[in-house]
Amino acid sequence: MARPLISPSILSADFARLGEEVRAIDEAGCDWIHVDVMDGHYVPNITIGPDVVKALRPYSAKTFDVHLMVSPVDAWIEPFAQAGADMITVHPEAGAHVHRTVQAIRNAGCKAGISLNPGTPAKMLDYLLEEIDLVLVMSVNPGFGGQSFIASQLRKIAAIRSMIDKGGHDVLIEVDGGVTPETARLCVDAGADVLVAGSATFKGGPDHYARNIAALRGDGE
Ligand SMILES: O=C(CO)[C@H](O)[C@H](O)COP(=O)(O)O
Ligand SMILES: [Fe+2]
Repeated sequence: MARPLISPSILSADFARLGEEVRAIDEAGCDWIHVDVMDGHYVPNITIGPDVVKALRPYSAKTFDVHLMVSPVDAWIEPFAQAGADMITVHPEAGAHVHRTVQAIRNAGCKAGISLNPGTPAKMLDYLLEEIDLVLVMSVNPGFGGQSFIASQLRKIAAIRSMIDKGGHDVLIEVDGGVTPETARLCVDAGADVLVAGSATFKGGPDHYARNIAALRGDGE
């Protein structure tokens, strides 16, 4: 299969040793570091804020791929950009004016992503593909790691792939939720460029990270 970029979600890392975990996945060969930010309001879970991102920044020079599941979202863009985010991805339902929000992300010096929940149609991206660098297709409902992949999202990935290719847009497709070596292959075949994986990366502890990442990428196939 085509080689996807792998962005391990640190939601499944050992939170008591987060800096070491970020260094370990970096050394194990990941491409990006996926940071899930949850506010207990937009999603029913609370995770980490910009101070933690700032504290983690010295542990890896790789792309910090920050997935904001917070509402209202606009006030959090600048703090996460200042903390060291490279890519900031938002949900269109989490603010009143998503077009303005993605412009604010780019004005803050970051790449901009839009995330579509399983029930949100690809059509939402009309008029936005010119303004963004990434579409994050949620293949679980946001809020928790360790959920099962929702297969209907493969059709959405394929639809977005064709929108991007037809329009000649320079936009990556990332898939997040329930990604395993098996579902990874389906996502890449449907047109995904980047795969987020929490449980499947951190399974088995640090000695397994390199092997887990290689399996997700399809190395050796
Ligand atoms: O955004 C997320 C949840 O809202 C996480 O990135 C996602 O669930 C990753 O965890 P796993 O790979 O274990 O499914
Ligand atoms: Fe995520």
